[in-house]
Amino acid sequence: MAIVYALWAFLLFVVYRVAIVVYNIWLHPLAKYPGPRFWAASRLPYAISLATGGLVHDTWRIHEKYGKVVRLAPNELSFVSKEAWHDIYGARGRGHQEFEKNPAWIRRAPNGAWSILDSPEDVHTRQRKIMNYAFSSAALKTQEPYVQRYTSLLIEKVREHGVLDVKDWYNFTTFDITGDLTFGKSFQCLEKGKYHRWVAYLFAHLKASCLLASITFYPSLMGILWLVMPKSAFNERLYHFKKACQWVHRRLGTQTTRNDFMSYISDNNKEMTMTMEEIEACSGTLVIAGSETSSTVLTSTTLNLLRQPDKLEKLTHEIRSSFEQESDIDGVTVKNLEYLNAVFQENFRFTPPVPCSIPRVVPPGGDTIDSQLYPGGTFVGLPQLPAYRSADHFAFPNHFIPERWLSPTSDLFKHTLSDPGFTKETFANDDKSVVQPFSVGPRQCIAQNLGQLEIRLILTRLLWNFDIEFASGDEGSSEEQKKPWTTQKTYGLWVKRPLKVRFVPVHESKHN
Ligand code: HEM
Repeated sequence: MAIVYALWAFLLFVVYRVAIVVYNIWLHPLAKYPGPRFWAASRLPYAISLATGGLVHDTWRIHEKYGKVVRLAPNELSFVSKEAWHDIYGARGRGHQEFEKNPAWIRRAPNGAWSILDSPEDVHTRQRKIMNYAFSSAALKTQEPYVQRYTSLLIEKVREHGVLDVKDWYNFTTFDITGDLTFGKSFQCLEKGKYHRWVAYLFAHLKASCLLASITFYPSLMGILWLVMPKSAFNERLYHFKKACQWVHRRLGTQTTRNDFMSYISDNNKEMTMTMEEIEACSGTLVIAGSETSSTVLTSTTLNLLRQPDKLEKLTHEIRSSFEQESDIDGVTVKNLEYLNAVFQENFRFTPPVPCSIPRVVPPGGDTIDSQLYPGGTFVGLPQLPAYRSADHFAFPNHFIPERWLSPTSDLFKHTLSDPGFTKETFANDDKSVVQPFSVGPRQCIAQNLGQLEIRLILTRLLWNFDIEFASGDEGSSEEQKKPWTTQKTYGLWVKRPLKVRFVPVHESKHN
């Protein structure tokens, strides 16, 4: 008898699942949007793609095949138009609520507080008001010496070693900078030539956090996960958070004239607009958001330039002919390097540091995106890589061509050997405003000026001091390391391959 009941239960379950699949594919309010049937039928293909590091590539492939608005899961759509940037992430004013962050992706810090990256709208507005002080133009001026100091240390280390894996050494530099600005102490990654345990944890758990997000879609599996998860994983997370709290308290308890993130936050938080728990929760976010992104830009730019030596030569020439001496390279002068700016703009387009979409939810009652109405509760987002590689937006989308960002009347608007032929008209219809590496709206990157300062100063000073090439032979970059950037997996962020580079010191005569 028990077997008969079990069979009936199984049959009912199968019928129920089939009914859901039929509903999702043909009757769901999003049924009219294009995309692969499998993905429309259930959340499973999306979850597997996310958990195996392929979501950005799959999304890109799906957009290429099905168009500007595609369905990635029963209740999820992906957009690549510039209008979608504004409608999903922007502040739309009267009559529109914020598209809140997708709950599958956010969680409170271990102390129960929200960090700025995840906080609901009202908490976010309060936190952002205080944190904005740390990223004003006045604050930026006081932060430049930190960037310069750690860049000098990087250069010293490059001279010492000659060949370096820049993937690691750019990480060491940016984590040391943000660590110092947040906690009042460097992680000493550059000095010691290795990752601090606190920093290493972040990279080790990138994959785990995507696995967690993919399992969030299946609440029943969540319970099993907590049961099988080794205790050490919980302990490590706790160690990580406790350490950040200790450092915040030590920094805030120190009398000092330093101008760092914490001094701006505490000087402007006399009425405790931000609670101490929120400051603790935001401290880790500042280091993570502020380090990995900048170092990824530097690594991908280095790779893209090494893969097209004619572009590298053009940039190196600009840098070495623009300054009398290294000390002239500062936050103001680097802004004037026309080709450098074009290289970074093209790098943001070609290999965006945040390649995937940052998922949001259409508010209750529904709202429009690109003039179309979508039901409340729909998960939506704009993935940067597919948007920037679309032939609808750019001529030669899969070529790295910094010149597209220059005025056709510029002396630098000339093609080099590695380019497909182009004329003054070729890029006239490029939809440049679709490229928003720092996102848009009230939650756009709070520190984009600091990020820009870091990448410009570090690359400019390196190319002032060194000729660079792929390391080879025993020291070297294997063919694997010379592959296009987009052959790497993504777990929210890029899982970067090592990139071994040989740095050859430049003789004085090469300047000017
Ligand atoms: C080239 C470098 C950088 C890029 C491409 C970048 C990109 C981004 C993006 C796309 C967001 C939006 C995230 C979201 O909506 O969830 C963001 C937010 C944020 N970024 Fe950056 N970022 C960079 C550098 C930095 C630096 C240097 C810092 C600080 C030291 C920083 C701190 C933050 C913070 C705190 C947020 C959250 C802002 C909020 O929610 O109000 N970023 N960044």
